[in-house]
Amino acid sequence: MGDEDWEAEIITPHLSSYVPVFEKDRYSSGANGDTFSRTPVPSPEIDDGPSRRDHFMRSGFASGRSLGNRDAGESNKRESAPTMGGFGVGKGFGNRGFPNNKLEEGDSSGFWRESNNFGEDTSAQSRGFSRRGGFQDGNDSEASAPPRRGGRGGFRGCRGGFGLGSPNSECEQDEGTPRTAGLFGSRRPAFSGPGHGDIFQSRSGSGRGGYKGLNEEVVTGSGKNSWKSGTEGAESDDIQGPKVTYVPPAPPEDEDAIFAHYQTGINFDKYDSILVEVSGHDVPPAILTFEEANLCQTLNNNIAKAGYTKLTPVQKYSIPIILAGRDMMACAQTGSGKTAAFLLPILAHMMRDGITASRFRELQEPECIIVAPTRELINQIYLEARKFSFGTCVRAVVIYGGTQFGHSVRQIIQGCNVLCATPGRLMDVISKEKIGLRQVRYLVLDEADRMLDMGFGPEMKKLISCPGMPSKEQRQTLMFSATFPEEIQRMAGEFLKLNYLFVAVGQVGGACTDVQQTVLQVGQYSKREKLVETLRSTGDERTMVFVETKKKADFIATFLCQEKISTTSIHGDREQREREQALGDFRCGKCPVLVATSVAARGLDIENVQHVINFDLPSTIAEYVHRIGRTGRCGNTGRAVSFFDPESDRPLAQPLVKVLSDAQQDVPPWLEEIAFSTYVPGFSGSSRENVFMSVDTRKNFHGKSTLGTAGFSSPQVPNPADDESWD
Ligand SMILES: Nc1ncnc2c1ncn2[C@@H]1O[C@H](COP(=O)(O)OP(=O)(O)OP(=O)(O)O)[C@@H](O)[C@H]1O
Repeated sequence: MGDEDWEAEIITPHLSSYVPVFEKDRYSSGANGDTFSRTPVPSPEIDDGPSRRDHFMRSGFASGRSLGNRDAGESNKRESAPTMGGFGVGKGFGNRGFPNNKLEEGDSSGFWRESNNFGEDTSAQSRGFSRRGGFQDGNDSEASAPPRRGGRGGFRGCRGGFGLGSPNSECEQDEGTPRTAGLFGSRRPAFSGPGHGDIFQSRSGSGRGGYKGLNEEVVTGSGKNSWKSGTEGAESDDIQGPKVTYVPPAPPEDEDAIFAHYQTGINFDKYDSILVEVSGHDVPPAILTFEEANLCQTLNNNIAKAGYTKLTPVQKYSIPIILAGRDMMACAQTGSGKTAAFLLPILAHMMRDGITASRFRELQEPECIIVAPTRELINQIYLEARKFSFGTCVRAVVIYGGTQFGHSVRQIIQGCNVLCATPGRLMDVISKEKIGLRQVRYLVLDEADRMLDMGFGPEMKKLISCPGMPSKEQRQTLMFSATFPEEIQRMAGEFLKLNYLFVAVGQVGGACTDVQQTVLQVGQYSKREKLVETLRSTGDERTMVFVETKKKADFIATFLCQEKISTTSIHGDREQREREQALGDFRCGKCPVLVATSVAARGLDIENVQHVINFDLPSTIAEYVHRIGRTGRCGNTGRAVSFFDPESDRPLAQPLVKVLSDAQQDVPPWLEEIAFSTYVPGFSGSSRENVFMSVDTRKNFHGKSTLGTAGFSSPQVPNPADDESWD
């Protein structure tokens, strides 16, 4: 089937009746001890073959067997089917078969409404039966509950087939309001034809309300109570909808695992020459060494065990600012150590203030709340918090969507000083009175621009107006990201004290200069061929391939497996267990290629990712910066290759040229030409996405800044009375 046929397949609706079935996979060990093949297996006769790759290949796709028209009942008799890395998570194979060894993508367009790329829907419970087949997790204590709201019955893989014709079907997006492209809008239509697979419909009259932002954590609301409503219903008991039963495995407890880290790269020392600008008044001087931070011995030990010997620029500036009790917004390039920049001073404060050890209690009152937009990222932050608080009485806890609510509660009630949470789950535990906010002294928004955009912004506003939440004067609010569009900076003021400091490390919104960026002009029908060619030329390098939609992620992952490239996928339609398995397989190198939607664009810190491929370019330049930042981290070098399709990517040409040239990368003449032809006077990113503000937005008015390199703190700028109006 040629590319054009493939596209035709995408836009042609098919009724799905094929249900993939699964078999135990002796190669992979599941998180909960149960092991499953991550591929749909057409029949028990197909052998596993000698290698994992072969296994992938033989599992249905390379076998030459038609998988179509499989009886759903057969699937039902089989074992649970929780994982299927890289393949269509049950949404594309219905009623089709795979003649000629070729995969056809059948997304059942028109039935299952795929979100656009900026609308990753990850709320498992919000999807009803479309996501949750008739299996039970090994740890599923609740799975036998009767189906609710459309039921959990049915079968994995039937996503496409259900929901037809019913506007209230669970197969429709379970959201009260249309998703948006976040603050910035999108160059792609919010509602588009099925060819892009990014249409969605809001449920009208479902009463759950909610919204969906860029790429994570659907938040739904029951509308019962203005501050509670945001997520109630997402995973609470009092709402309709299938329960999420996944209990993530506990992370390893041994010290070696806790402190495992990768090496800083050859460019780590070059960080010292990056220009840093701090704006605001009374800027505490930067520190040059960990010793200057005067942290307690246990923290210093943990820093040493983590392999940190030298501060990164954002740490040099942020640590003293946070230790001085100031609010701040910090913008520093991807992979430059922002997580430790906020964790270390917060933990130091907690230790200094003599925090009381957590005790078992039904209602916990953490001193610190950290929120991040994706489940995998918040988990990563939690692991960092656990590492740095090792051997102290500070207890960090992580809770996130897609996991059993009871599990989150069990984690919390054992004690909680630092709560790491995704917004939906956080609001849920607050509304269930498992978390009280009275003791909150530190509120951290990681990926803050994302946390404040139209996707999560309303939820964050609810959080700060929850009963008990100390006012901004009484708490310390910290925001971190590699991108800070101007409009978001303005909005952030609501959360921060007036005298907050803005730390800009290098170019705000700029790409990491350790990533070698290449942009290739590739039309959509040539992309797959180019992808295979690129991957073959890079051998076994760990590569993240970003695509625009969830269904395309599955499709491309399957396609690559067909091409004998061991691949898995991560996106918001996958069960949380599958997502974690996919990430684990990628991290350990079992699957060196990870196809992902924007859900994996931010924050993920994975060792040895040498290569990022933008199979589809994102709709915003900020997203581009975050995506390519999955490589070239912590002084290591990396490469990013982007397929620019002039048909659809023109609006990105101008900001792309700017990002490339700011990072001293070659700008292809054809790209410059396109950028020139789409020239917008006064451009600085896009009219609504000015990620290139080189300074604190307040500075345009009255702010003062302190400029220095990461190696030296410049003298403080005096605080003239006539410049006081902003603080
Ligand atoms: N001072 C340091 N010395 C050595 N390694 C460090 C130091 N600070 C951070 N790291 C390591 O660098 C890596 C990247 O850090 P981190 O994930 O905090 O980056 P980030 O700036 O938050 O990136 P992103 O913008 O993508 O979220 C991590 O593996 C972290 O452990």
